Parts: sequence; C-alpha cells; structure tokens
Amino acid sequence: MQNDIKEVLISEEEIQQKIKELGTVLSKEYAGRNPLVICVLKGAFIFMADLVKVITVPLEMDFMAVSSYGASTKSSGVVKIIKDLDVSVEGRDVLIVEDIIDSGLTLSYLIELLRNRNAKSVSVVTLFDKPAGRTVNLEAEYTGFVLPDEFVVGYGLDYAERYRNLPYVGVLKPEIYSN
Ligand SMILES: O=P(O)(O)OC[C@H]1O[C@H](OP(=O)(O)OP(=O)(O)O)[C@H](O)[C@@H]1O
Ligand code: HPA
Ligand SMILES: [Mg+2]
Repeated sequence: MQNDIKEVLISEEEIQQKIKELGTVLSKEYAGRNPLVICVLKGAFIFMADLVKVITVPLEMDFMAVSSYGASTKSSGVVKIIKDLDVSVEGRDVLIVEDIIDSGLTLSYLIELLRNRNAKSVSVVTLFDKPAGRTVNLEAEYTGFVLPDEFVVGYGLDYAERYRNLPYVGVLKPEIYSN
C-alpha cells in the first residue's frame, strides 16, 4: 500500500497536532451547547474518531453516509444518501465533520438538507480543503489544512475504496489510476 504513494503531503504527526488545535477551538465554541456532531461517512470516520476525543465538552454523535465519487477521482455531481441520520436535528446546534471539501457539492447538499430540517445552527469542520476544486461557493467554519489541487488518499480518504487506512495523506503514483 505504501509503495503506491508518490508523495506524503501531510504526515501523521502534523494531522494529530492539528486535530488537537481544532479540539481546543471547538471545546470553547460549543461549551454549554450540547452539539449534535455529525460524521459524514465513509471518509470522515477516522477524523471524527480522533476529533471527538479532544473535544472536552458534552456532545452527541450521529452518522450519515453519502457518496458522490464512487470509483472515480471526479465527483459524479449527484450526492446519494446511503444512510440517513437516526435522530432529529430540529432545534440542535449541528457540527458537520468532513474529511475534505473539494467541489463543495456534498456539503452544500447536506447543509441545505439540515437547515430545511430546522437545525438551530449548522457549522462545518473539515480536516482538508481543496479550494481549487470548488464548483459551488462554500467555506467551512473550521479548517485543518488547505491542499493543492491533486487527488489525495489516506486518513479516511479513498481511491476506489482503498487507502483509507493510511495514517497520513498523500498522492498516488500515476500508474495506479491506469490499472
Ligand atoms: O466537495 P466534494 O467534491 O463533494 O467532495 C468531498 C466529499 O467526497 C468524498 O466522499 P465520497 O463521495 O468519495 O464518499 P466516501 O466518503 O464514502 O469516500 C469526501 O469524503 C467528501 O464527503
Ligand atoms: N481524495 C479522495 N476523495 C475525495 C477527494 C480526494 O482528493 N476529493 C473529494 N473526495
Ligand atoms: Mg470517496
């Protein structure tokens, strides 16, 4: 698996340090608010697990599975809900946890959906942001790292469902895409 990586962009240590910083900021922001923290599966599951451990205030969690990339490196443009939330967001302070914002299509769809379901507030924390990929105007309230315009894998991010279990984020060798 490591042999398929051309370049490591963000190391495991850098990721863990950044998550601690985000945890400190979010703990202050959500003190006394009992937020509903929503993990956008599958990509965000590792970030979610590390992030909630460094948020020191009471919160609840729920999980939603959406997909628009499939086995491609380009968004299909259609956001498919594979698993919806179990609980109501009505009147809740919602914090969406994402691994990456690229085109912005996934999040613009989710934010609209949760606002329509009458969440009290909807904010986004993303570990990675690729502003060059944007096709809709969208910014997260809290961002870990800004990435160059390259397809990345690792730390939850996949190519055709592989490489999610790498502890760092990197770029694949070009021959991997042609296999
Ligand atoms: O800003 P966008 O262009 O919408 O891209 C970001 C989304 O794409 C990826 O999910 P994907 O659809 O690949 O599903 P996955 O999390 O199951 O891999 C990623 O985890 C984000 O949710
Ligand atoms: N890598 C993996 N999944 C993604 C990416 C990426 O760069 N952008 C959107 N989904
Ligand atoms: Mg994916």
